[in-house]
Amino acid sequence: MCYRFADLTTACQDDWTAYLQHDFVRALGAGSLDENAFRHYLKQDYLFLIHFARAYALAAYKSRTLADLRQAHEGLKAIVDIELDLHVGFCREWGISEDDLAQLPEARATLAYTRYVLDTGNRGDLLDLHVALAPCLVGYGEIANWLNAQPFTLRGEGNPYDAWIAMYASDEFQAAMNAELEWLNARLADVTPARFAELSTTFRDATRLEIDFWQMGLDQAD
Ligand SMILES: Cc1ncc(CN)c(N)n1
Repeated sequence: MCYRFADLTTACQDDWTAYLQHDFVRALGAGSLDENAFRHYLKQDYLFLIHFARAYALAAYKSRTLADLRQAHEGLKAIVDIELDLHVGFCREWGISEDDLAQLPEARATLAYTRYVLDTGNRGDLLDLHVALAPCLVGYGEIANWLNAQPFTLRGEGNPYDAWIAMYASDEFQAAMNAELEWLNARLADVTPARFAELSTTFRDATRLEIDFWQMGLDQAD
């Protein structure tokens, strides 16, 4: 059996769909999301992105080949140079200063997801780590594409969240997503069914933690 990334999403289809099409995502697309929920999400996502940059640094540390090192470097660059830069700018526009960001308390959903990924990477190998990271990079790219295809999505100035959708639909982010998909497809092609079952569990867990992250934003939970 020659596995591919799509087999990971198929193995947890209900969770994957619940993540991509969460109420938070739908409200972002329609421009109807509660602004305080978005602010809460932005703050926690700042903390999330810092830990995810650390996870890509861990992927670099665990890389044994130049190709793997380059892939980890691409992921780190996508987070630090694209997302975090834009994110700090979004936060400023939404009234959250860099000083505020530096003093944020971490919500339980942020703590659970980020530490799960770091722990998976620490105890497993490079493929375990990339599979735990995949719902993040691939999921947000797919969410932007899904939103762009929905009739309820409002693009342009009428939607206060348009810049957020544009970031994940951007050529740069989509290129990072496609590079990750290519890397995963190449590595998944020769895993055994038993190994695939292990990786599917990791992917499903990380996807569920993404669902919890959206819900944390919607509920403004700490
Ligand atoms: C929680 C979460 N997941 C994914 C992404 C996209 N890197 C993000 N910014 N935040």
